Amino acid sequence: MATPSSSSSSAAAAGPSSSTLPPVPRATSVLVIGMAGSGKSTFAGALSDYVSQQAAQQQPAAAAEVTEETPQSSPAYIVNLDPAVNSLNYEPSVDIRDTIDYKRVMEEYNLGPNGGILTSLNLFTTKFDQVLGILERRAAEVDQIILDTPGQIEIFTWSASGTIITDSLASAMPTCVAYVVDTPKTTAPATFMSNMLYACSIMYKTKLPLILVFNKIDMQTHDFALEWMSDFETFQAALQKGNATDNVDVAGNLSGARKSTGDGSGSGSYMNSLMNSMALVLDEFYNNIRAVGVSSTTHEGMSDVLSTISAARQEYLTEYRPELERLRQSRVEKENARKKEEVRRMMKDLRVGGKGGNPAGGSGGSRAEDEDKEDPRVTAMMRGEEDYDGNGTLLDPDEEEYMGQGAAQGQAGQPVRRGPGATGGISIDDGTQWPPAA
Ligand SMILES: Nc1nc2c(ncn2[C@@H]2O[C@H](COP(=O)(O)OP(=O)(O)OP(=O)(O)O)[C@@H](O)[C@H]2O)c(=O)[nH]1
Repeated sequence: MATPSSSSSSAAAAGPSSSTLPPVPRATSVLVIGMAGSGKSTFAGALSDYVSQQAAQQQPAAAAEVTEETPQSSPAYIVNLDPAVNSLNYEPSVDIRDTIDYKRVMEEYNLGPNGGILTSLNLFTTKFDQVLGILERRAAEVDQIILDTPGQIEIFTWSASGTIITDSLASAMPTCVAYVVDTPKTTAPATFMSNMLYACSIMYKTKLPLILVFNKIDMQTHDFALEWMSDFETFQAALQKGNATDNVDVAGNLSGARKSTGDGSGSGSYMNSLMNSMALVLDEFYNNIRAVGVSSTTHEGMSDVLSTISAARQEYLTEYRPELERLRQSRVEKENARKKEEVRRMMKDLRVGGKGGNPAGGSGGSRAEDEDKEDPRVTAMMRGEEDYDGNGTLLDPDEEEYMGQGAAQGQAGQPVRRGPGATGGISIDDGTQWPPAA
C-alpha cells in the first residue's frame, strides 16, 4: 500500500513538467515471478486480499477526517498472465484466459505445453497496449496492480513478450518484481544458491527493484536464508556440513540421506568450493536486496510485504525513473538529429541541377555555407510551428484537399500529377523545379 508519504514523494520525483514520461500514478505494479509451485498465484491472491482487508479497516476510521487530498486505500487490481492455470484463488481483473485459449493454441500450432504457453503469451502481448491502457486508468484509483506470471519462470523472464510487458509497465508506472521463493524447498545450499542466482539475473535483466519473498514460512521459517545472506560464514558452515544438495533443517542439521563425512570437505567438494566463490560474488547482491518472509495461506508477514513494496516504489522513483527519462531524452534527441540530417540531405539533393533558387534558403553564399543554413520553413514544420498537415493521417491522393495543394503549385490551376505519366514534377515556390528541366 502506498503510504501518504510515498505518494507525496512520488509527486516530487515526478520531476519537471518537461519530462517525457507520464506523471507518476498512485499505483505500484508488482510483477510476481518465481519457480513453478513456489506459490505465485497464492501470494498474488493473498496480497490482494490483505490490501482489501486493510482498505476496509481504514476507510470507516478515515471517513470523518477525509479530505480530497487524503489518499485512500483500495483493493488491488490483479492481472493473470498464466494461460494454462486451471483455477485461481483470486478473481482476476484482467485474465489472459479470456483472450487466449491455450489448448487451442497447442492444437493449432502443434505445440507442447510450454510452447503453447509461450505462444499464448506472445499472442496476448500483441494486445498488451490495450491492457496497459486499462491499467493506466486503474493506476489512479488503486495502490497495487499485481501481475501473476506463468508457472514456468523462463517463459516470462526470458521471452520477448515478458520483456515487452515488463518494459511497457515500467515506463507507465512504478514497478517492482516480487521474486517468490519456496522456502521449505530452498534449505539445501545448492537450491538456495540457484534461486539467488536466478533472482539476481532477473534483477540484472529488468533493472527493476526486486523483493525476495520467502513464501510458505508457516511450513519453514526463512531465518536460515537471512542468515546465509547476511553472514557468509554461516553459509560456508552449512556447506561444510555435507553435500550441497542436502537439506539443512532450521537448527542447521542435515536432513538429507548423505551425512557429513566429518572432515569438513563434504562429498561434493568441487561444487562446495564453486558455491563458496559464488556466495562471495553474491555478497553485493545480498547487501542491497530486500527480503521478506511471508505465508500466503496465513497472511503472516503481509504487512512487511506492503512496506517493502513502498520502499521498492521509492527506489524505482529515485533510480529507475531518472535513468528511463535520460534514455528517452537521448532517444528523442537522436531522432531529432536523424530527421534534421534527412531534411538537410533532401534539401541538398533538391539543389542539384536547380535553377538559381536555393530552397534551403541560400542566397548566393558558398555551397558549404548554404548547407549549414536551416530553411526556416523546414525548421518551422519540424517544430510544428507552421500550419502543417502532418498529423499522421494518410491523405487520400484522390481527395480535393490533396489535389488542391498540388493545384496551388502546378501549372495554371491544374493539379500536380505524380507517378507514371506525371507531367508537372515538384515545383517549389521560389522557382526551383524537380526534376530539373533537361
Ligand atoms: N503451506 C503453504 N502452502 C502454500 C503457500 N503458498 C502457496 N502454497 C501452496 O503451494 C502450492 C502451489 O501454489 P501456487 O500458488 O499454485 O503456486 P504457483 O507458483 O502459482 O504455481 P504455478 O503457477 O503452477 O507454477 C499450492 O498447493 C498452494 O496451496 C503458503 O504460504 N503456505
